[in-house]
Amino acid sequence: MIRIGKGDLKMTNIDWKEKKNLTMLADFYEFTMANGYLENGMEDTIAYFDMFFRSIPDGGGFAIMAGVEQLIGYLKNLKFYDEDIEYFRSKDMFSEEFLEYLKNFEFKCDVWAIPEGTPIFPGEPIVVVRGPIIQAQIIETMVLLTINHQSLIATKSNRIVRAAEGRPVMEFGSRRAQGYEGAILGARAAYIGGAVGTACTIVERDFNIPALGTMAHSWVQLFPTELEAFKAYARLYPDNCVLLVDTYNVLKSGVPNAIKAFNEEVVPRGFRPKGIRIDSGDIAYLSKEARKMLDNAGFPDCSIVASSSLDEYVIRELLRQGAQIDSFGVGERLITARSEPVFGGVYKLAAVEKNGKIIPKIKVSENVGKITTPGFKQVYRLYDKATNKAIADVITLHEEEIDDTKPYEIFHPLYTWKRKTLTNFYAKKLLVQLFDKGKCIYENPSIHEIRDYCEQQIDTLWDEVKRFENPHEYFVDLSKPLWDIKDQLLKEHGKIQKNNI
Ligand SMILES: Nc1ncnc2c1ncn2[C@@H]1O[C@H](COP(=O)(O)OP(=O)(O)OP(=O)(O)O)[C@@H](O)[C@H]1O
Ligand SMILES: O=P(O)(O)OC[C@H]1O[C@H](OP(=O)(O)OP(=O)(O)O)[C@H](O)[C@@H]1O
Ligand SMILES: O=C(O)c1cccnc1
Repeated sequence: MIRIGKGDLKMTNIDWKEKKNLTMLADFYEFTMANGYLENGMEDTIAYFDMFFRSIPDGGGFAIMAGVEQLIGYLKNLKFYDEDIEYFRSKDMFSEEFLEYLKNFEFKCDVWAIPEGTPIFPGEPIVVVRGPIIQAQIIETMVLLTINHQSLIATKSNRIVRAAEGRPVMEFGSRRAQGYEGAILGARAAYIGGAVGTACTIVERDFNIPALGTMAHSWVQLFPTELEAFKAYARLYPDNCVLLVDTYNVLKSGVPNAIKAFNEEVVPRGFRPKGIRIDSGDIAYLSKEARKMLDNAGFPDCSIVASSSLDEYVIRELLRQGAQIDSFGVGERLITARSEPVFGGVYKLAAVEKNGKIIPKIKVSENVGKITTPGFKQVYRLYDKATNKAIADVITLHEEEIDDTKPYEIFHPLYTWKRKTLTNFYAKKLLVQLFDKGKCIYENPSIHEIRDYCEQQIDTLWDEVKRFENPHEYFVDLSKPLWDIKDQLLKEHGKIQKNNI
């Protein structure tokens, strides 16, 4: 694969992502409700919202948190402009008092989130917002949009990366992404999930994620012959030469011409050829034949890059067939998460404060999976001290401490007879505070730190959770105090949990 250019870029921080004001990117109902909260004298009511998701895309065993940096950028820039106020006024349905509130809007919420790159599981709060109801309400759409999109792509990217079994995966999808933020932030998320870089130039400029690439068919078509095209490219970039060999015929002309170009333009200049790219046909067969040809020509170190509508399933299948591929370029199926393009994160009210006291709130449903977990919460991940593997996540009340020096009993929140006492374990809080009364108190790690952290954290999951088929369902339990609150509220609403403790 090719690193474009040689410099180790410092981030130029053109920072469109930080400075952009997206305050009006909210569903209209957020504003009609916000106006109503004010009309009802509820503007000072403190509310608690949780973002959580219900199922893992592609039947996977875990997802990956991403998008926190962009969420922070959005929250830092919340502000209503005069045009926004005029727009609301023109709707003739918002009170002047509400418009005044928007004009003087100052973000006052506390926000917690699970850091980017962390494996996350259904049902646990991944973002928690506490603050005046109007504010906590109107940010719903962007909280969800930002985290849903990047978590979806980071999760998909990681599946593809794992299928590639250590071979580098390049993100090639900008041209088929859903819009420019889909491309740019999708590439960012793909990198968090383990892609080695992206074909997208702006992503290197703005995020310092390596821009990588080869050449297009147009280059080969533009020259009178394939050989001339290859030689011209090799002359220009002898140290970085990856040739696209499938424009006419991979084995009859593409690979032989690539070998000629390497011999005539790369080796004499004192370099080794980097690779060839195969972008169509039976990639397993073609790669095996190409490998033999390159080896016989004295280029065993010349890589074979494959692309063409790849995803984790095709990659796994290619490797099963013994394909001789050293790295993958993956576009449309990664950047659009084509096989399951929705990360169904939701934002639900979990509590309100009355006279300084937290009153937990629940949303009941006939569908057990849709019943929310009430209260102001924290999430702990419990790790086995002997193996450093993650055993379970436990959702607790926010102020609850898990004392990992003492035995701790975990139990299934529905099938409560399923229980286990942990002894040799340590506990880590997952939710970290991003904003304190509207002030950002969190420093974003660098994108490279996030990517490394992601890899490290995935290492703490058992292989059973990571397998593609019927992965083991990782435990997400409730602490006893939290379970009691949920049970109590369910009883009040005429529902009972499966088993009383
Ligand atoms: N050996 C293989 N086993 C399984 N899938 C493969 C194999 N080789 C290629 N594929 C996949 O099969 C699909 C073939 O797509 P398609 O029908 O567009 O063929 P193509 O050769 O890329 O065509 P085109 O010449 O039009 O680009 C792609 O998703 C590709 O990744
Ligand atoms: O298939 P994807 O996973 O989306 O990977 C990206 C695709 O984009 C390019 O094709 P395109 O036909 O757009 O341009 P090209 O002329 O460079 O091949 C490239 O050759 C890949 O086939
Ligand atoms: O550089 C490449 O090879 C590339 C870039 C975008 C899409 N497909 C391939």
